[in-house]
Order: sequence, then structure tokens, then C-alpha cells
Amino acid sequence: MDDQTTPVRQQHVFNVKKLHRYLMGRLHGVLENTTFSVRQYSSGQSNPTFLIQSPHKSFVLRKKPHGSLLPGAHKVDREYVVQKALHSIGFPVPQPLLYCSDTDVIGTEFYIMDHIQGRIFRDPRLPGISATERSALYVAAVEVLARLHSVNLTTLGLVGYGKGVGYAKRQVSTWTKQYRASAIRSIPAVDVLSDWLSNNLPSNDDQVTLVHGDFRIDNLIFHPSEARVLAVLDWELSTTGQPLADLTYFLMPHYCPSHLNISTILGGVTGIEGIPPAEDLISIYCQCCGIPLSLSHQNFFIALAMFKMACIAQGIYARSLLGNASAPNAAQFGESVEPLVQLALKIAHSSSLAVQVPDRLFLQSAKGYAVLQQVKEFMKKHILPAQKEVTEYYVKHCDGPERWQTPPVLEELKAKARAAGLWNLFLPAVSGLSQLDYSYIAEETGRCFCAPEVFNCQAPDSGNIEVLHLFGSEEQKKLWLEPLLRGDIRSCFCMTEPDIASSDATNMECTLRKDKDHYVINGKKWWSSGAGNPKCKIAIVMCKNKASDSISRHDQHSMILVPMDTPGVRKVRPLTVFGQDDACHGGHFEIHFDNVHVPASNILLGEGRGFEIAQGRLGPGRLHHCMRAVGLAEQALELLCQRSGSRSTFGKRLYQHEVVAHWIAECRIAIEQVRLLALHAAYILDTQGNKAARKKIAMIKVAAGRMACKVVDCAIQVHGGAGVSDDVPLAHMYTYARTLRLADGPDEVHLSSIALMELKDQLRRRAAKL
Ligand SMILES: Cc1cc2nc3c(=O)[nH]c(=O)nc-3n(C[C@H](O)[C@H](O)[C@H](O)COP(=O)(O)OP(=O)(O)OC[C@H]3O[C@@H](n4cnc5c(N)ncnc54)[C@H](O)[C@@H]3O)c2cc1C
Repeated sequence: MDDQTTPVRQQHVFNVKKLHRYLMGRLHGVLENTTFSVRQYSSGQSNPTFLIQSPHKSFVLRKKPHGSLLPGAHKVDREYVVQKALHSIGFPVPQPLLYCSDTDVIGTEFYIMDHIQGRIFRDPRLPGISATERSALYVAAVEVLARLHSVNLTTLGLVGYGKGVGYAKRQVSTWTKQYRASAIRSIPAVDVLSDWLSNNLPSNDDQVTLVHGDFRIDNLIFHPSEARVLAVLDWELSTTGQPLADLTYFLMPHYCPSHLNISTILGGVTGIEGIPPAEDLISIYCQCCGIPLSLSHQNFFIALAMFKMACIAQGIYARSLLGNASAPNAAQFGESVEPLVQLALKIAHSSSLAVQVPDRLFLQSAKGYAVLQQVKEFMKKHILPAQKEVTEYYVKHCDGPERWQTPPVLEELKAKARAAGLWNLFLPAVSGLSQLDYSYIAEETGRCFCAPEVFNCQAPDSGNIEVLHLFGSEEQKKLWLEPLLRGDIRSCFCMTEPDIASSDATNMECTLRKDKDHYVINGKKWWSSGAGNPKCKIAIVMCKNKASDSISRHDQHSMILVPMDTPGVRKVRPLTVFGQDDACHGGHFEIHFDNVHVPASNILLGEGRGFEIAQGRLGPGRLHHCMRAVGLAEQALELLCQRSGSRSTFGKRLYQHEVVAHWIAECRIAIEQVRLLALHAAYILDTQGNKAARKKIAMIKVAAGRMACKVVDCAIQVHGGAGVSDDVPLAHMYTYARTLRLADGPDEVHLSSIALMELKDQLRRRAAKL
């Protein structure tokens, strides 16, 4: 912040000694005989602001400008009052320490506040910042704005702080007057815009919250290294009124085409990598405020924001001519007035420039949004470019033992992802993300077969981690959960058996027998995914330990932890999926357990509680699979569309044949349906828990596999022979999509349980009516 100060400018010089004397005894940290330096902040166009440094503490002084001022402007006493109120509830503002109305001290009123160390970004395009961080900074800014608009005026004693209702109307009138008072030359467009605004006042002008009035990215101090707002500055224009005015004012740079020469004050941000589009920021804002997703009268508020900015620019320009503007580049503002007003008029009359808030029923949290942007960025920058090298690794080692290992390039990416905090995102307790938040991320990772592993979110480890997190003892967590979360080891889940129909899990025959302080396991499992990876050190094994007619079939099984190096555990063979051993996912192994002894403490939750655990494990895990299938289908549809536009048969592009056009349409419909269903399931998981979400989860399990198969199949068909070759990823994608209809239970089993739940629901409804 110090490099943003200069020596005090000539026209703002005041008596520093007098100030020092005044502050002594009034301000903790200001002492006699100490050095006391004053520098001026070079930015900020209104109330001159100074950095005061004494040996032990730094402060910030804000004062009225001197000279003749526009009526009602530069009220530093109000700034002091609002900051004091906001600081009292922990809202990020610098703590106001002292207000002085005695103009004898430095010539004008002033107040002193804490000096906050942090980052201030003068340019809304955030040059020199990574795209990921840009996104997070913008999200943090909008979150803090939503928080401001949610404060309770009564609790803060700020009900009378402004005039409230009719803010938009007052703004038009105030800024028109301010403009006229500072107009040096006539700009007819300003009057046209002022008239348009007066004649198109919004019907929702009766909504009232605290408003900042000048909420821009450069009025925020961010944490030195985190995307967190430490302080909102410059409360000069704060009042009470319609909050959307603040939001659209903040979003102004989004509507400013970069070719327009008004970058001095706005800086067009559209198209800058990482900066979220206006509609996303609006969504986040609405969600944080808990209000419906709509920005009514958007044209009006955007035009008003630009009008206001133009009038402020005119005021600064006028003051610069009078010699009392606080910034050295004030004269440049004069040049921005007309282009800004013209742009505002264009927006006022245009519907095409208006914001289209996405019709998203299920919105992520602001944190979820920021993490998703990070994941997207990471995928684009690191994972997608590495895909070729990963594939080459598996081709090169297709017959050798190395194929079971994670390719070195993936290990490097995992380290990077972990360092970036993009790790274990699927586990709410660790990531702080909801299932809904993570669903969008899972969709993104579904676009690349190796992406889940890079983020340590791959099956079956994610499901096993969930089991240990939910049901593991402290010792089990220490031994197995912690290394799994670190990514030091991998795991497998052994439920399905070769000799019985495992769709009905109560058929499981692998036995578990207690022998003093040990359990002994005997049986065969197969389709144990991931067991081929040399890092796979632990298996969760489903066994039968209570064979008795008097015990319910769902209480006879248990889950137990079996270290893979326990004597008697034998990996018999890797199975193949459509002829491939799927080494990139650690394969799917047949494993035999011959008199395997493990300590009794390895039992999970307790004897006979295997199905209880299975329910806990499969809910979120299935949801993640389904959202990954949505991502995979999106990618397949992309390929389908590209191909159908680049090949012609019988004198037409492929997409011009109606049958192909209909496939495209049907694929889009199917993807959207499944995404919405899955997000709804995620929402229910978050809000009502696993049990309540069971039916929805079963529904998406069926719908997602079918949809992914259908979309990939259409894409294969459109690709002709190439579709089933390894030249395009579709064959591999189909393999994955097809297994989804079997893994974690075949469709038919889920359909039966959906029907059963539906019948029960209907009965309940009927009973409630009677
Ligand atoms: C790629 C892949 C990975 C897997 N990973 C794992 C893993 O990590 N761990 C693990 O334990 N298992 C895993 N599995 C196994 C999977 O969960 C089972 O294959 C699945 O549950 C079906 O059991 P099954 O193969 O014994 O089929 P069966 O039980 O023999 O069923 C065969 C068919 O019978 C039909 N059927 C079954 N029940 C009904 C019904 N009620 N009504 C009508 N028809 C019915 C269905 O069409 C079903 O496909 C994986 C499977 C695949 C393909």
C-alpha cells in the first residue's frame, strides 16, 4: 500500500505539527517526540486520503477537500458513522478511530482509521494475476457486496442513515444536478440519458438496504495472499436504497467494450481469462443474498451506473480545473464522459446487451464456484495437455508390469493439484464443499479419464474414504484414512463374487469367522477395481458372518479392512472390460482370500452392519459417477457436433441430414435431463441426507448410464469407422459408459428399488389423504 503514496500534493498540504499535537493523547500510538510522517494516496478522486506513519503504528486520515465543493458531497462524518457501525458487526472495513470536526486542526473536517495491509487492485482487469485467482477475487468481491446488502439496518442503528425508498429516482436527480454544477461544456447526450432514466424509473425502487454507492474492485483491500476481502473502502457515497445499483455499478467494466477509450475509469474486463462473466457473478450475488435469480430492470441500472460514473468523471475533471482534485490524472476523466454516456444510451435502448441470468435451478456456493473455476483452469493448463503423454505411457507398457503404476506425469500433476488445494474435493468435511458444489466439479473431471485421480477423487478410493470417514474408528482412520487422504496409498472395494449373483448383495458368501482376537476370512471376490495399482494397500471386504434363519438377510454381513499384504490374500487375475484390462484405473481383479487372519479391530462399525455401511458409501459415490458421466457425454456430444459439421455425404454436411440433427437434439435433451436430476439428488443429499436421497440417487444411476451410452453411441455412429478406433476417444468412452449400467448394481436392481420406493410413497400419500 505504501507504494501507492506520494509526498503530499501542494494543494493538499496541511499543518502536520498541529495534527500531531491534536492526535497526541487522543489516538493510541501517537506520542510526543516521535517522528510522524504524512504521505498522500495517489489514487482516489474525492476525499484526499493520507498515510500517517508513527514509529509504532500507521493510520489513514481522510479529509474533505478544501475550496468550494458541490453541495452534499464529501461528508466525511457520514463515512465515519457507517464504518463504525459496520466494524461493530465484523464487516470488513478499516476500524474508524477518531473523527474531528474542528476545522482549525488541518483546515477541514477529517477522520482517522486503521491502516490495513493488503492488496489493492487499481485495474479491474487484474493484470499479473493468474486466471484462477482473478476468478476467486471477483467472487470474494461479490460475496462481500451481498453481505453488505444483507446487514440489518435497524440493528446497526442506520435506518435514518439515508432516505431509503426512491434511491434510483434520487440518484438520477442528484447526479443530473451534480453534472450540471460541474458542466464546463455542453454534452447533449448527458441530457438525453438523464431524461431517459427519469422516464424509465424501475418499479422496484422501494427495496432498501445499505448501499455503498461506489463499490468497485479498487475500493477493496484484499488479503496479501488469499482471495479474501479485508476491507471495503471509500464510503463517501454510502446511503440506504436499492442495492441493485451497487451490483450493476460493480459490474460496469463487464459492459465496457475494450475498444472504447474509457479504460482510465472502467477498464473493460469482458474476455479477460478468469474473470467470471456478469451472469455468474449475478447468480452468486443472488444466492448469497438468498434472493431469486433475477436482475429486473437491468438496462436501467447499468445505464444509471454509467451515468453516475460519467457525472463523477465530470466532477473530477471540473475540480482538476479548479486545482483541488485529489489525483494527478484527474484531467483525463473529462475525456471519458461522452463515450460513457453514449455507451449507457446504447445499453438503455438495447435488449441484446442486457444480462441474461442463467436459468440455473441448483446454484453452487460462491466457494464452490471459485473452486470449479480453479479446477477448469487446472484441467486446461495441466491435465488436458498431459493426456497424450499418459496415453502413450499405457500404450508403451501395455504388456509390462509398469502399466499398473501411475504414470510419472500423473504423479507430478497430483503433487501440483495438492499444492493448489485441489485435493479430496469430493469429501465435504475436508473440502468444505457441498455435494452440489462438488457435482459441478465431478462433471468437469468427467471430461478426461485421468482427471479424478489427479485431484484424489477417483473411485473406488473416494467411496472407501467416505466409509472410513463416516464409520472408521480412530485407529482405523489413522492407519488408513489419513494416508488415503494424502494420496500415499490406494484401496479397493471387494463385494462382488464370481460364484453368486452379486446383484443381490445378500447372496455374498465370503465368510468371516471370529477366532479370539482375530477374524478369519475365506472366499473369492472379483471386479475389485483398483487392486492392480502397486499403491493399493487396503481392501474393504464384504463378508457373511451370521448365517442364521433367525437373522434378517440384511443383518448377516459385515465389512472388514484387509491389508493387501496379509498372508492368504491372492490377486488371481485381472479381468478385462471389452478386451482391455483397464490398467489406467488400476484394473479389476479377481482376489481370493484363503484363511486370511486380520485383527478383530479391523471390523468396520461392528458385526452384521455391512449393509448399513454400503448405503452410506454408495449414495455420494454414485452421484459423482453420474456427474462424471454427464461430463463425458458433453464431450462426446462436442465431438459428434464437430464431426457432423466437418464431413459431407450425399451432398450435405452430416448435421444437415435430419436423422443426425435429431440425434444432436436428443443427446442435448438427455444430457440436460440427467444433469438436472443429478443436481436435484445432490441438493437432497445436502439438505436432507443420504436416506432421503436414495430414490433420486437410484434414478440417476439408471438414467446417467443409459444417457451416456446413448450419447456416445450416437457420436460413434457419426464418426463412422473412426468411432470404434483408438483415433478418437469414443470407444474408450463407450466402455466406461457401458460399465456404468452394471457397476454398483445393474439397472434392473435400481429400477426395482425405485418402483418399491415409489409404491411406498404412493401408499404414504394415500394414507395421509384418508
Ligand atoms: C467395470 C466394473 C467395475 C466394477 N467394480 C467393482 C468393485 O470395485 N467392487 C465390487 O465389489 N464390484 C465391482 N463391480 C461389480 C458390479 O458391481 C457387479 O458386476 C454388479 O453388481 C452385478 O453383479 P453380477 O456381475 O454378479 O451380476 P448378476 O448378479 O449375475 O446379474 C446379472 C444380470 O441379471 C439381471 N438381474 C439381476 N437382478 C435382477 C432383478 N432384480 N431383476 C431383473 N434382472 C436382474 C441384470 O441384468 C444383471 O446385469 C464392477 C463391475 C464392473 C463391470
